[in-house]
Parts: sequence; structure tokens; C-alpha cells
Amino acid sequence: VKGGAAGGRGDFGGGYRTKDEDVFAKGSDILLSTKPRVTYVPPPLPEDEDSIFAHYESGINFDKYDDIMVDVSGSNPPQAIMTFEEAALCETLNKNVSKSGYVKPTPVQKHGIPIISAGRDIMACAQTGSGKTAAFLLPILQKLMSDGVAASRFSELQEPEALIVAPTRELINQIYMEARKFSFGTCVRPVVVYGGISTGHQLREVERGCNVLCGTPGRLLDVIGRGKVGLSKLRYFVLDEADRMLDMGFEPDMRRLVGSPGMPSKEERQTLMFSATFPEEIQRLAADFLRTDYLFLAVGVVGGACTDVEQKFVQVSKFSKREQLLDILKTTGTERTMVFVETKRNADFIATFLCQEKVPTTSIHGDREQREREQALGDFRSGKCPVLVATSVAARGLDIPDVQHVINFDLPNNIDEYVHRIGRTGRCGNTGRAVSFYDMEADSQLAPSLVRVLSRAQQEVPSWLEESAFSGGGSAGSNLPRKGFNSTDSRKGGAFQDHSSVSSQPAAQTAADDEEWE
Ligand SMILES: Nc1ncnc2c1ncn2[C@@H]1O[C@H](COP(=O)(O)OP(=O)(O)OP(=O)(O)O)[C@@H](O)[C@H]1O
Repeated sequence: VKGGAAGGRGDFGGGYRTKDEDVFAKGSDILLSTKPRVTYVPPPLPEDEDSIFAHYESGINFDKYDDIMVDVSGSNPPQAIMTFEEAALCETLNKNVSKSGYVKPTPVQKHGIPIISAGRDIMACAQTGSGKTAAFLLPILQKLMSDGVAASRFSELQEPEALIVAPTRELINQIYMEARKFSFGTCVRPVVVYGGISTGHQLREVERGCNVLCGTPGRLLDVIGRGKVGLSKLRYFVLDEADRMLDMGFEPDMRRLVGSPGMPSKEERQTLMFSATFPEEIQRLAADFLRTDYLFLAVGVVGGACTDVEQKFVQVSKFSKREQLLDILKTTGTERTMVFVETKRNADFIATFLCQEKVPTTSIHGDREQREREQALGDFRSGKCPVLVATSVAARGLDIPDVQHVINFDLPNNIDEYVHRIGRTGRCGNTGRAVSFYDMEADSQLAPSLVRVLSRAQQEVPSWLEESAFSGGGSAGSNLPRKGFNSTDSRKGGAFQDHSSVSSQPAAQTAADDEEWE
């Protein structure tokens, strides 16, 4: 749905659109879209402390995070902290941290918090579900608190001190909820903007005061382009799921964002990048956005799967998948299960099939209205629908309590996507299970990377998968599991990376979907 009379989406000088967003020409409010205006306003958020601080418990493997190898590269890294006390957070923040159930920092927090507090740029890589969000939120909030910012209410132009971007609406909303939780009772005001929701509603929220602006790229560029948000006071620029934010789909938007009027240069701001995966080619590109002395933090293997997820594979044929899915779901009962499929059509199709088979199921994908997407997540969270069929729109970042299973009905064509998907379970030291349907005909290009990810995560590698990896074309040899890897920073040169040639494919693939994401 690239569109707009004036050069397509993202053309900051012209009109741009994302799927569910209104389309406006620069500097005017002329609606160019033939689509109806988005009028959806989400229900008000609960204000009571119990809801704000609701959390699930960390699991039996939480303490094992401490055994993961950590590598910080770059000059003069500050010393890691061992406890939250050492982070020297102000009293309110400390209280909020403990009300959130945090007793001890995770490795990415132990290393990331002091790096950010020391004013350094960072590219951080740590496994799914290991607390990256708090690793960037806490030091930012601490700095804003100690400097005593206060958002001016009802000022025409809001000038946030921090800008956080993420690739999907649900994820940015979740980050916003975390920011709202940690800043509870302080003078720091976070706000969120994303597609699929009435722009007017979100602008009114921005106008009420905005210190930390969370957003998806399209909607952010929109509110900035309308002159409602100024960037000249910006100190922190955070890219969550940074490798995704810089791949072909979003990179142009990121360049537009840093080129927006008033945006401080990279020397004058702090840029923070976080993800569980970071292909080297994207690392090199990311350097454009970072000061040259940025620190690279790797907790465990860059691009490695969470070791708390048991990974199983089932050989299937295209036509047996549905029945096999049903068989599995019959045994898992009411346990929360996410089923990933490749296309939006298939998501609807499978969800309908499961409902007909009396498995309470809902679905989330880019063709659903925002209201429906939020309803689906809500029904899944509450357990009303314990099965959620999803496209890759739900693969990254979502932190949903009690997801015990991930099923790859269709395997993705990219190993990083696989790592993110299975990371929806096994979070915060809890254990989880992932079952992937492997179709020899369709999935063999992924076999070498799968073998590598499995063996690095100390998982059993089925012999047929290993065979498939070896026989799957000329590149298999170079894709053998490599031992003794530990270098991860692309600046080190020749560093290992868990990316075979297949990894460059998906960017192009997903690019077409971006507009439906955010
Ligand atoms: N120190 C801590 N103690 C207890 N719980 C924590 C701690 N840090 C984070 N958590 C909780 O762990 C869960 C996962 O954290 P988070 O969503 O930040 O992971 P992540 O590393 O960003 O994962 P992903 O790569 O999937 O985005 C959240 O529910 C979070 O509140």
C-alpha cells in the first residue's frame, strides 16, 4: 500500500501513509486517503497501582542468567553493577522497581544501566525475555528525574527528552506501559503514538505533556511533521528491536527521523540500540547512527535462542499440518499457545479452523483493525482464547504472561525471526516449549541455521534435520555449527555471526508488510 500522491509513504517532503493512518500532505490537513479516517480511541488505561504494577514471577532459571558469558567491547566501559542499589536510582524509581517484582538486575541490566548512565552510546544484544526494556528505561528515567524535567502541560509544542521507537503497535504500547509503570508518581510523563488509532486523540495526549515519546516510525514522523513535537531537547534516542528498525523496511524512516528538523546530531544525543539479534551487516549500518566510541554489549551469543525454551521439530507435509496442529492443541489444553503462520490469510484460515474444532482461538495480523488486534491480545492474555494465531507482527518483543508454547505452523524464512518467535515463551527465567513444523520441501534452506541455533542453545538436533542441513545445497559446509565463538562486535572484524545467506531475504519480504505493522 505504498501510496500518496506525493511520492509514497515516508517521503517526509510529501505525503506519506501507513496502512491504517490518515494521509496528510505536508503542512496541511488535506486528507488524501480514500480510506475512512481512523477514529478508534482505545479504552482508558487503568490507573490503580495493582494494575499498573501487575507482573508475572521470574522463573526457576532466573539465577542462571548470571552464568551467561558477557562481552563488552569498545573503549573504557564502565564497571557493571551487581544490584539495583548500585544503580543509585532515586527513591521513587527504586520503589517502582521493587513494586514491579524486580529484586536483582539481569545481565543486560547490570551492564547496560551503567553504560547508559555514563552517557555512552550502546548497541546491546541479549536473549529474548531477559529484561532489555528496563535496561534502557531505568537509566533514562533516572537521568530525567535527577535533572528535574517537567513536561509543560498544554504547550502547543512538546519537546520530549527521550524518543523510543519500535516496529509494531503492540510492542511500542507495551514499552509505553513499562515506562508509565517505572515513572509512576514522578514528574516524568511518557506518551505513546502509533497507527490505527485516532491521531487527534494521540495528539491531545502529547499536548498534555510529553517527556518520553514512544512511537512507531510512521506515526512519529506524522506528529513531528505536523509541528506538534519538537526534537531540540532530545537527549535519548532508543531503537528497540534495533536490527529490525534498521533493515530495509524501516531504515528510510529512521534516516528521516534523525534528519528531522531540530534532531540533535549523533554527537549531541545518546543513541541506544537493543535487540536479541543483530546481523553484522545491520551492525555496520547502525554505526551511522551511533558515536564512534559506542559500546557493544553481548550477553551470550548474538542472535542465540533463549536456552530456557525447549525446541522440538516435527517433520510434516504441507497437507498434514492442520491435523497435527489440532493433535498438539488437544494435548496442551488451556495452556497459552502462540501459533505462528506466514501469511495473514492463513492466520484467519487456521484460526477459523480451530474455532470450528472447538479450540477457543483468536488471531492477530496486519489486516485486522487495531480494535480487533487489541481485543485479540486481551482475549489471549486473559485466557478467554488460550490460542493466538499470529503472523510475524507478533514475533518480536511481546511479553505476555504464561505463554507456555510457541508453535511454528509455518517456519519463517529467516533464522532471526525464528529466534524472536520462540522467545515469546521461556521469559524471565521461566521455561517454555517450541514446536516447529518442518516441511522438507519448503524449509530446507533454513536447516543449517536451525542446526546452529539448536546446538548453541544446547538442544537436541534431530538427525534428519542435520542431514537436511548437510544436503541442502552448496552453502551447508560453511553453515556448520562453529565452536568457540565469542566475538560478536562487527568492529572486531571477521566476527562470527549466525547468519547465512538466508538472512538477507526476509528484510525484503517483510518490507511489504511494514505498513501493516505500525
Ligand atoms: N530484574 C528483573 N527481575 C524480575 N523481572 C524482570 C527483571 N527485568 C525484567 N523483568 C521482567 O522480565 C520480562 C521480560 O523483560 P523484557 O520484555 O524487557 O525482555 P526483552 O529482553 O526486551 O525481550 P525481547 O527480546 O523478547 O524483547 C518482563 O515481564 C519484565 O518485567
